[in-house]
Amino acid sequence: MSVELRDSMCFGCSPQNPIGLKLKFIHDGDICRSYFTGSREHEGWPGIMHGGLLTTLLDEVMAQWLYERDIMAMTVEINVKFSKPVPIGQQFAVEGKQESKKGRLIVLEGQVLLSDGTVATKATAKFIQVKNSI
Ligand SMILES: CCCCCCCCCCCCCCCC(=O)SCCNC(=O)CCNC(=O)[C@H](O)C(C)(C)COP(=O)(O)OP(=O)(O)OC[C@H]1O[C@@H](n2cnc3c(N)ncnc32)[C@H](O)[C@@H]1OP(=O)(O)O
Repeated sequence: MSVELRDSMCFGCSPQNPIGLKLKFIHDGDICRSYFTGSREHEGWPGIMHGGLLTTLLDEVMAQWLYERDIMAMTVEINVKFSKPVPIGQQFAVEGKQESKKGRLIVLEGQVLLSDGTVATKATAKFIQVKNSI
């Protein structure tokens, strides 16, 4: 399957996915960053961001770190540690950067930062490089 960027319906980043998160990214040196403010639709426990969605956000910034560098890679594993709740209605940052690369295996790390700088969530993910057409 060959996918053109303009046709992408990526749940995380496509501007044309009606139920997507429509994330935008800032590439700041070796970090890819996005900002997000959760609303009630993104809740797990009342008033708290759903952990699965935080995982999606982390996966997405790490994938975009790679995409920005023309590295086509798919997530094969992700480990997430939720240390502090992330409140609904307050903007937070999601960051990703490369940790290591060995052959086709690329390890990235990510974090969710609350507005006061507290690290609420940490992730490590493994990506495997694939051909440019998937
Ligand atoms: C042109 C396109 C425009 C698109 C425009 C859209 C724009 C926007 C893009 C962003 C979008 C992001 C979105 C979020 C990121 C997802 O959501 S990605 C989706 C979720 N992930 C998947 O679906 C991946 C499913 N997995 C697979 O399809 C296959 O495992 C893969 C990735 C194709 C790899 O399969 P394979 O090529 O057969 O590779 P395989 O031989 O199994 O493994 C290769 C090597 O990696 C090692 N390995 C594999 N797994 C592991 C592991 N977990 N740990 C350690 N080593 C491992 C193997 O041991 C092997 O090592 P060597 O033998 O080479 O030493």
